[in-house]
Amino acid sequence: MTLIVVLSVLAVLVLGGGTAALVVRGRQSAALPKPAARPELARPSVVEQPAEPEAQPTTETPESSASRLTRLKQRLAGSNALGRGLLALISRDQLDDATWESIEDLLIGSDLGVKASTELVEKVRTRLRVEGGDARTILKDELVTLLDPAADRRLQVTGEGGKPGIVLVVGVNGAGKTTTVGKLARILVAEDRKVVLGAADTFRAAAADQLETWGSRVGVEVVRGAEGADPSSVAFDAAKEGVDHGLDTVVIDTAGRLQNKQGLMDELGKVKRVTEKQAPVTETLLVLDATTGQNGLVQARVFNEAVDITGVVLTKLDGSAKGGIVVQVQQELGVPVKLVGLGEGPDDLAPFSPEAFVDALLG
Ligand SMILES: Nc1nc2c(ncn2[C@@H]2O[C@H](COP(=O)(O)OP(=O)(O)OP(=O)(O)O)[C@@H](O)[C@H]2O)c(=O)[nH]1
Repeated sequence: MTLIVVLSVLAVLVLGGGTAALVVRGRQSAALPKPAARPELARPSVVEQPAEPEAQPTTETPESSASRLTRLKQRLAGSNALGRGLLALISRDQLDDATWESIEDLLIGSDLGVKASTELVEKVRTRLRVEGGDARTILKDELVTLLDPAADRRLQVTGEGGKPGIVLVVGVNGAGKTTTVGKLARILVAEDRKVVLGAADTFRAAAADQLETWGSRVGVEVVRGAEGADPSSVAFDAAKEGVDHGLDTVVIDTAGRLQNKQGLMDELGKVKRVTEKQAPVTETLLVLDATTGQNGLVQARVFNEAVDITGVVLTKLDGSAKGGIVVQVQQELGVPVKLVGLGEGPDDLAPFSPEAFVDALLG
C-alpha cells in the first residue's frame, strides 16, 4: 500500500498536467469540460494516463465507517485518561463519599460542567441505593442518557431536486477544520459518493495545498482561489462545480476565525449566503477542539448565531481526558455531535455514537 501511495505521489508529480485536469483552480471552473466528459471523481480509481505503465498510480481506498468505529473505539478505550480514572474509581469495592467526590471531580475536569456532574453522581448514587446492582452499569446508563442517544446524528450530505448536498465546515483557528474536511471526503468516497472540495480558506495558502493533498489521495477535486481571494467566491465556485456536474456532495473548508471578530463572523454569513445562490447548505459543521474546554461553548454560541450550526465535530478526543463538552454543547445549542476526531491518521474520524463512546470509556 505504501508503495502504491508513493507511486501515486510520484506519478502525480510527473504527470502534472494530467492531474491538473482534476484540480479546479478558483474561477476557472467555467472552463471545465462538460459533465459527460468528466471522469468519475469520487470513487477510488486509477488516475488517467500514467507516464510509465509500471508506475500506474492508484488512489487510496478509505476505510468504511463501520470498521473505523470499532478501531477507533479501541483507540479511545486504550488512551482515554477519563475512562481509566472513572473505571478505577467506580470499580472499587467500597464506594464511599470520598470516592463519589473523586468521580465528580473527574467529570467536572472533563468539561461536563459542575451542575451536570453533580446531578449525574446524585442520580447514580440514588439508583444504586434504590435498585442495587452494578455501579458501573448504572453510571454507563446515565452517561448515555446525558449524551442524548435519540438525537439524529445523520450527516445531511445530499441535496434535493438533483442538487448536491453542501457541507460548510467552520470553526476557530487550529480546531482541525481542514483535516476534518479531508477525512470527511474519505468517508464520503468510502460510501461511493461523488465529491468536490472547496478551499474557501483563502487566508492561508497552505490550507488549500493541504486540502489538495487530501483530495488527490482519494481522487477528489479541489476548487481553490488565489491567495486572499474572496472566500465567498471560492465557495460559490465549488458549489457550482457540484451543481454543474451532478455531484453528490460539496464540502467547503473555511478559514479559522475567532468568534470575537465580528467582521470575520459576518464574512462567514456571507460565505453561506453566496453559496446558497447555487444550492442550499444542507449541513453546517462546527469543528471544536475537545481540549479547549469551556471556550468551546462560547465558540459554539457565536458560530451558531452567524451560520446556524447543524452538527458538531469534536476533534482531538484521542488521548484527552476531556470530552464532557459534548454534553454542554448539545444541551446549549440543541445540536448533536455528529463526528469525532480520534487521531491524525487519514481515517481517524468516526460517526459519534453515545453508546460506543461510553462503552469505550467504561468498557
Ligand atoms: N490528535 C489529533 N490531532 C488532530 C485531530 N484533528 C486535527 N488534528 C491536528 O490538529 C492540527 C490542526 O489541524 P488543521 O486541520 O490544520 O486545523 P484548521 O482548523 O484547519 O486550522 P486553521 O486553518 O489554521 O484554522 C493538525 O496538526 C491536525 O493534524 C484529531 O482528531 N486528533
